[in-house]
Amino acid sequence: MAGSYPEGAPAVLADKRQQFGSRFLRDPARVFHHNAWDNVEWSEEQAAAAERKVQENSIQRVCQEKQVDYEINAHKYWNDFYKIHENGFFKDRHWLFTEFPELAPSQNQNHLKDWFLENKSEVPECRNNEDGPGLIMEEQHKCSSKSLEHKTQTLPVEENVTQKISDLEICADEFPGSSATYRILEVGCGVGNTVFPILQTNNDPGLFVYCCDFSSTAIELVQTNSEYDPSRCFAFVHDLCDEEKSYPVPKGSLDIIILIFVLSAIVPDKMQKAINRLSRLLKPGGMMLLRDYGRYDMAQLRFKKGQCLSGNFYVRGDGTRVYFFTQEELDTLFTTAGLEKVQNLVDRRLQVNRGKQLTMYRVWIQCKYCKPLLSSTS
Ligand SMILES: C[S@@+](CC[C@H](N)C(=O)[O-])C[C@H]1O[C@@H](n2cnc3c(N)ncnc32)[C@H](O)[C@@H]1O
Repeated sequence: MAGSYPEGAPAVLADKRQQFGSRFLRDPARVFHHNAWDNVEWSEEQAAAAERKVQENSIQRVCQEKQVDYEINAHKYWNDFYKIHENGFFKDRHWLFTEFPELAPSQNQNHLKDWFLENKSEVPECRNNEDGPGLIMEEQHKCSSKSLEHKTQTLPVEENVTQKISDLEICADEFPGSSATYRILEVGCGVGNTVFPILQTNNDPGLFVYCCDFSSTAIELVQTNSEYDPSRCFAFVHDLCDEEKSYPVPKGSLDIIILIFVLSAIVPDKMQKAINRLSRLLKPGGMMLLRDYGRYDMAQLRFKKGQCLSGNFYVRGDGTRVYFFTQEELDTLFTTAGLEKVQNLVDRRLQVNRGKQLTMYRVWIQCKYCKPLLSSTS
């Protein structure tokens, strides 16, 4: 199972994935022969140097007044970001379906294979850069300035009955996509670079996709996109840290929740509650999928003194913030929310700018956590 690979191991070898996980740098002299290398091993010296860099850039913290401003006005900073970049910033990511086949489970595998073959010719090898907001994000927005192994838990009878009654009440309500049979929610969807590929690729007539972001500018861009189809999709403004506001779907109604480079954008002390609330929305057997920044990613090492908010949490020049996770931290967040690990891997990639002869070490973490079939936290 992919999830049981230790940190740094070539997890992708266990997958069918070929596009991104198969180019290994065995001869350092060939580093500039390709745009990217997979599963790069870090030497002890490299890891120690990264740690030193982080210590240096974390010494001086942003003052309290500014920290409060970044928190209160977080959505405004992202609105400004999207006003400048509209939908030209984060690229569409069709790699999603090799990494997260759960997003289109009923797709005929051959159809997907054909799809990738067709699209491969259009996509040069630098497509690897799309694995994260990546190259551009790491420049701190300079341009602007498996099969699941479900475990059954037994609930006390009384709790079980109460749960069933509340489920019935919820089911009675009409909500967008209430008649759907497969529901996906993307949180922090930005301008829809994940949502639109899902709608294009997953032709299941029972599919309904929800997507939210606290940037009203981003949501407007989703809603006005010519591919936005309200009969298959519902985009709404929502702050995942807002404890007062509920999501427009009942508890236990979602099959998949996907978080792509969004958890890292929120203040660390609000992460657990945000994940707990999302976890309640999952059906038993439902999955939470995440891809986000890993500790010592190049983007973290590039921060200058004075941009650190708290440990491993930074503010970019445009006021947007970013946290760099370890696998263990993410495991704690998800398991505390009552979910079980299916996958938690680190993707270390060496990206190369051949023109400028630059090497960039990227670190991303990818997780899949599943809600047990009977959960005491639902
Ligand atoms: C790095 S971008 C990623 C966007 C999108 N997931 C993608 O991969 O293209 C982070 C996104 O998270 C959104 N975001 C940040 N904090 C949020 C919050 N508290 N609630 C909802 N969305 C948030 C931002 O507006 C932004 O669209």
